Amino acid sequence: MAVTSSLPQDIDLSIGPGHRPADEHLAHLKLGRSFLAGPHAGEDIIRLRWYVRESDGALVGRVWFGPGAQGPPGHAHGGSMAAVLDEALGSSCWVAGHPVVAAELTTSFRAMLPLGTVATVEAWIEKADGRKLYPKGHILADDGTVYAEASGLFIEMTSEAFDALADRLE
Ligand SMILES: CCCCCCCC/C=C\CCCCCCCC(=O)SCCNC(=O)CCNC(=O)[C@H](O)C(C)(C)COP(=O)(O)OP(=O)(O)OC[C@H]1O[C@@H](n2cnc3c(N)ncnc32)[C@H](O)[C@@H]1OP(=O)(O)O
Repeated sequence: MAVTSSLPQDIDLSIGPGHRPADEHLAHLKLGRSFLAGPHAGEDIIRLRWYVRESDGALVGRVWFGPGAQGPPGHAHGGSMAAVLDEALGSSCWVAGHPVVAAELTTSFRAMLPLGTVATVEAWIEKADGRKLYPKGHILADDGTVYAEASGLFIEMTSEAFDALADRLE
């Protein structure tokens, strides 16, 4: 998947050692399209790249909020941060082997995120109860400032149900 080739040279979404790209675990990237992380993602809105942290299997992202993500002047729209957290929480389940969709998402906005920032997203499964997965996550500045945090309920689907969705696209 040529996710990286669509990124401008001047936005560095790389991450330190101890992480591997998450693309092979994420169905929406395998399909070649995604609202946020795919090669067709908006040029100046949001760029992101997902990784798996090898020490604990958590989902980690490096994300850039561009001018098209503006909410308050010069800062990220809450919906853009909620969208990133939606995908992060869902993807934390996918990389752990649970194909899910979102049922509920609660987001708290803690600090304004200046446009042009490359931030870190982390998400993990807090609790699991049958088909119900309860992931949590946050968007952090490099100095540890929490811009936003989220918790959610995600429901595990059968892989047949996802295959049926994908088949309808063909
Ligand atoms: C090989 C190809 C594969 C292709 C795959 C491509 C897709 C890749 C996707 C993702 C990649 C990762 C990135 C994540 C992206 C972010 C995730 C999103 O934004 S997903 C879009 C937004 N979400 C929706 O559009 C869901 C719409 N809702 C539904 O479809 C259904 O309501 C669904 C599936 C959530 C549940 O329907 P039911 O019929 O399967 O199951 P029921 O029986 O209703 O619920 C199961 C349990 O969950 C509770 N529940 C369900 N929804 C609830 C809710 N909203 N609030 C509270 N509880 C809820 C129920 O009360 C029930 O609980 P009890 O078992 O009785 O204890």
